[in-house]
Amino acid sequence: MQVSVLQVGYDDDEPVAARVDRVAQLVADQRGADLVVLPELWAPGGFAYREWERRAEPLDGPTVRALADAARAAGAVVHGGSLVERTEQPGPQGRHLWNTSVVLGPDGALLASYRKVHRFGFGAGEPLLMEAGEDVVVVDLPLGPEGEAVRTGLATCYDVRFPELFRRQVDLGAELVLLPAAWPAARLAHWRLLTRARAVEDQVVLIAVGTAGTHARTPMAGHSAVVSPWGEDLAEADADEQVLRVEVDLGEVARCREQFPVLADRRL
Ligand SMILES: NC(=O)CCC(=O)C(=O)O
Repeated sequence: MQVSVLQVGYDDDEPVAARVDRVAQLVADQRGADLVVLPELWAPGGFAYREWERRAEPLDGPTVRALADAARAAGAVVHGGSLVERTEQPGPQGRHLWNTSVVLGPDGALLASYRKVHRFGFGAGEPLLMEAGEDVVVVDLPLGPEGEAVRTGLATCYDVRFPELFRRQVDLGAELVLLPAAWPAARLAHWRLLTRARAVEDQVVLIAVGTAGTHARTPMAGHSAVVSPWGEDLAEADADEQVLRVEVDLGEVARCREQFPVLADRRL
């Protein structure tokens, strides 16, 4: 499987509509990739809390429409990262906003969405403004050598600190996990450690995609990575905007689980 990791960089000066056009073109340029993965909240701004209400949109809004066109142009499955989703109906806490990631097929159809379960912000940001997702999402994506289904878990950024979510995905059959993020440079050491730990303990291929640049006075870590089930880096970005093209052998998941059957030793 050929994967394009798009580590998007942005600052406060770039208008959102211009960023959506720019990133959609970057996605469309990824012909030859089977899977393209974008970061968390790359259009509204991962830490731009004050702008989220104004920049929220439904799942059939302009950002997802632009990504659907780009998926068709690239002929690839596109994990569009996440957006601030606005719903008509409020959630249990009476709010209308969610941190929702979307996956589109090569024909532009919406294959899956995932609402971030663990909200980041310690009382501010996400917990104050957004609802929490309730569902663990594992979806079949046509990413095998002949387009066969690959069980793929979806998680977002802060979720990486909660290993039970990923273990539940493994119980639901996940072999590949996609983790868009907007991770600050201040905690780069945590990012590197936790992403490798999740790949090793769950024996999955983990594709972790962060952002670059500085927005809302928060420098971003970058360092997107594709990690094998053995915990090896198949690729790692630096701190700047970057596109990584990586060949991933998903057969390594079954080989790893057979050669080192640690998951079979669990005591429940
Ligand atoms: N956007 C996020 O979820 C940030 C998470 C983070 O900064 C951390 O876990 O540390």
